[in-house]
Amino acid sequence: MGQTKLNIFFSFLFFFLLFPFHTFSSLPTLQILGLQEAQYRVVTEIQRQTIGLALQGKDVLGAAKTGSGKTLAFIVPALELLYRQQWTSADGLGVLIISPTRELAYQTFKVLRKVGKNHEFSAGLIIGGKDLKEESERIHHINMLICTPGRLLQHMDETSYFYASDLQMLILDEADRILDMGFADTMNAIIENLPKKRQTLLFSATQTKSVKDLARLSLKDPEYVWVHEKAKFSTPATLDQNYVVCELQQKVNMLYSFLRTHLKKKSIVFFASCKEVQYLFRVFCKLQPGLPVLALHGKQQQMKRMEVYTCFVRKKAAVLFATDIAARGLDFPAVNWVIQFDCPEDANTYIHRVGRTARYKEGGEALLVLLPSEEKGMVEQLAQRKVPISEIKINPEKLTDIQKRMQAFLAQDQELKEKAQRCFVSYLRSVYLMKNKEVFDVFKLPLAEYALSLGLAMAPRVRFLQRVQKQLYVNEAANGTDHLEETEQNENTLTLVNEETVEKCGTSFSGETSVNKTKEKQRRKETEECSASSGSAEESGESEDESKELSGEEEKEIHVPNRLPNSDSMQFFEDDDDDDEDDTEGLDLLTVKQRDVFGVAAKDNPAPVSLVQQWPPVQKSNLAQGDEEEDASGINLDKAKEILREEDKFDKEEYRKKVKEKHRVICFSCNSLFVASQAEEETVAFLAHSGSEEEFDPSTLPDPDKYKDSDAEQDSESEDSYSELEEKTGRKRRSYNNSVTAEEMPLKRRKQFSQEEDPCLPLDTGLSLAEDEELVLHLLNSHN
Ligand SMILES: Nc1ncnc2c1ncn2[C@@H]1O[C@H](COP(=O)(O)OP(=O)(O)OP(=O)(O)O)[C@@H](O)[C@H]1O
Repeated sequence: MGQTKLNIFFSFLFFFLLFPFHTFSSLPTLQILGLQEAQYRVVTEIQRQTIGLALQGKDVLGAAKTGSGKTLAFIVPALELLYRQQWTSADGLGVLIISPTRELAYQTFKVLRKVGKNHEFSAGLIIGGKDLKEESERIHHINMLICTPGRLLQHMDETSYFYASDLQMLILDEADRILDMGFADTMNAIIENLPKKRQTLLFSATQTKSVKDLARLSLKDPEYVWVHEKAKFSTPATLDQNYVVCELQQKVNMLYSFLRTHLKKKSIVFFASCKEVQYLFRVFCKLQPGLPVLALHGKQQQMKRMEVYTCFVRKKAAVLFATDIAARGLDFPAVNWVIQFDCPEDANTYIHRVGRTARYKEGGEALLVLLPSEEKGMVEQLAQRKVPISEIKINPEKLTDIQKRMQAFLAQDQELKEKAQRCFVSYLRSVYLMKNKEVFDVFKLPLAEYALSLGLAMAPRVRFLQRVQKQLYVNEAANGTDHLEETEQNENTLTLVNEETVEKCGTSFSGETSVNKTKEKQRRKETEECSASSGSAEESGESEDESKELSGEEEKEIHVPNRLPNSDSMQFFEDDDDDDEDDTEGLDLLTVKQRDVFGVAAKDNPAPVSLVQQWPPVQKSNLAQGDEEEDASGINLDKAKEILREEDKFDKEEYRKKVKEKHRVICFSCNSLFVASQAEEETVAFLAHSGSEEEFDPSTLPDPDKYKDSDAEQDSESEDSYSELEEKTGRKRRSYNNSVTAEEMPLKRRKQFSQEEDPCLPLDTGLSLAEDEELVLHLLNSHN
């Protein structure tokens, strides 16, 4: 055996010294087959420059633009290394790949299974969530492990069987992101546990100082391969990049108008916070823009995230609303547009976000939406990072105003209104937390107008901002500076609403006045698909902490006198029928763009002001509060009655929520069993036995954190019907084909169900008899 290994090693050495690495067909191994079947033939530049070096046993720090093929640049040498050493399962862990996010780890696992299908090694995906003990029992069989840092360190600390002492190769993918996410200490601890004599490869599209520090720590005499170091631009040449300057209160209209004119495209829209994604996803589903809408964010259960991920991969035309969890490394095929609805934290984040399009020789377009206050700082940063971006203007005539429709939705749906309020607060918080204060200034934001643009009649009070302002005020008073006046003014923008500006905002755009029925029907059909595909997750309520946060942040709303345009004002605006369906209509936007005649500015687009209705209907707390605030003497009987009526409504709502909560608890007990059984599923694959890609069910990926504390997802699950639950369970069962313990799992699950769900046991709901009856009726209805 030793002699064979030596022979293989020398033949490789000879081969790579003689031939530079240009095509995969020069690989003298089984890998060629896997690569060819996966349609990989010609190497990319980063692959050409790094695979040869890695095969010579060198440490490599590789950087190249997004979508340039870095994944294969480390998977190919990893497989080759184990192959030429004739690695077997008895040899234990040979290759360790660390990824910053679960999605990216899963994606890498998929590529490994595809390319390495002719090899005999076992590969494992460890991204947290499973029972540590069970994982521990399997982990020592794994030859190639793909993992996220936290869980890996836990195994290193707690799993006695886990040996990394023979590790041959360590790979750090998106190394800067690993560090950005606060894993620096974890990484140091992991590296300390690894043998010194090993090969290390480190890859990222952006190089930061911290990556260089990590490289100094973990790499030995590395070869630096920075493929595009001298390139004129740091983003792909096939990517067309533009930005628009847009007032905060017009951004939602702009997004809707954009989607309506790009119905046949696949787009990703990046937002600053989960709650923005949650709210706008729900609203856009209701608005039925005419293409499927999906949402991906960190508050979803891992299973849901994977479902959405797979669904978006398969879609030809769709829009994905996402947070930055989708910004790194994810390889969605054929994405036409990346829209950055909220300004990215910095140029690096910008580069990774736009990198979701224009991948591997494909074209793509990117649109960055900037507030006037963000423009200067961000554009300068991008120029410094060699990002070629130009300004375009929005054509106000092509904008559709959806504010009234959103207001109507919120008037009918209290839950949606709460989501809107959370969206409002969380956006402000995200801006406040941004480090670069030259770009992000929360005190410059037009809060009342922004609230209106989300469909809210009142700007929720944002306590953290008020605290900050107070603090500023105190500090400045102490310093005796002249800024008191300014601060006072700012405070006014936070707490009071300038009627004039609201007027302007409320009448800047009109709603659609008529909608062609056939087109509307078509739109509905297409959007229904979106609800079916991702609605279940999003239909969920918020997690407890969110609700608390809301009550904390928004216990009091500021009344915003809303003014809506009268019908006269509507004629100034375009009926969105005109640009329905036909994607070529989008050209109008594009040609307009080329002619540089976009341009949205409320100031430039005055509309007649007319107050036609008060919206939305009064709310319990506001009336009562308003009453308190007015500090009027005597009792206003009419008002008191009104308040009582509202309170009654409120109490009913509370009761409904209580029943719903009980329902959720019961369903959750079923779901946790289901989820727990999912968590037991195998994420280990013997590469040689890997079937088609489809055989691996992404929904098997566990997520312990979420099902411990995410009410949102529990809710979403609770809305699934029982039959759907069964169907899912069946689906999982089929997916055991690849797993090591294929037979065990269903048995285990059945056992759990039978133990924990004895239908004969009375269920103590903690409610009164009447409440119980109502609950049963509710359950029966939802079951039907
Ligand atoms: N040699 C090749 N031939 C054909 N396609 C390739 C080749 N290498 C990579 N690709 C394809 O290019 C796309 C981008 O590859 P990959 O995801 O590895 O890029 P990346 O550089 O890691 O991007 P990011 O920086 O965004 O993570 C993938 O769809 C992949 O299948």
